[in-house]
Amino acid sequence: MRSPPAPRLVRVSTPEEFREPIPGDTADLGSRPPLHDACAPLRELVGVWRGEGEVDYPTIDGPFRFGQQVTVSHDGRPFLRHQARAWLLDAKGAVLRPAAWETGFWRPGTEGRVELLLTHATGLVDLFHGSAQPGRWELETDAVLGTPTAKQVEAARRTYALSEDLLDYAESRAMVGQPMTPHVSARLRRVPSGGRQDTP
Ligand code: HEM
Repeated sequence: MRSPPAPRLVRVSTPEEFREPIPGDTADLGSRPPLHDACAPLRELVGVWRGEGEVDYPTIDGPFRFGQQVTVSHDGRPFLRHQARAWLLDAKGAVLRPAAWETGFWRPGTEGRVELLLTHATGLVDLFHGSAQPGRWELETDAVLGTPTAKQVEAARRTYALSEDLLDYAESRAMVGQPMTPHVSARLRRVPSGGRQDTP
């Protein structure tokens, strides 16, 4: 049997060569490329959002305050990229430590449906589907998968509601033996001029 051809190695040494040879994504609707028409039901989510929320659950010693930044960007194709990092705050608002980190994609569906795939640093993957109405997105999980070391999570519901430049969201989860119960809620504010992300 013939062996596959050896991969051609690309030499990368200067900062210019480290750049990916394709345009990066942008969280700024004013910059190019234009948003794909299929993303119209998700258009208002594109941007950088920063704010504060509260986390609690029957099994934890909460409630706790947290801060969060969410970036929703696109590269002109019919999906959005979603990245969110959170940090715990003390009662006075000082940063205590990093908290939840999730990354994924929003995908427009048909007839006002949307899909959201999220990977969590804690070994969990959510497959959400739901509805998109102007300024409101309601999602629930079709499936939650976990690695062998992840905590047990059965299902989740997440709602985003936009009012002017404020994005409120709330999430409930059925996990660690509890029924569907609120876990986090937050109010995020649009950060002006989101701009281009990782790559040029
Ligand atoms: C802004 C988002 C979130 C914040 C700030 C947050 C914060 C917390 C905190 C502070 C705890 C208590 C334990 C600890 O200190 O780590 C906790 C527990 C937990 N969270 Fe979250 N969380 C967030 C989102 C999520 C998401 C998206 C999931 C699932 C994908 C999740 C699943 C869990 C689980 C399974 C526990 C453990 C409960 C237990 O064992 O009693 N959390 N979370």
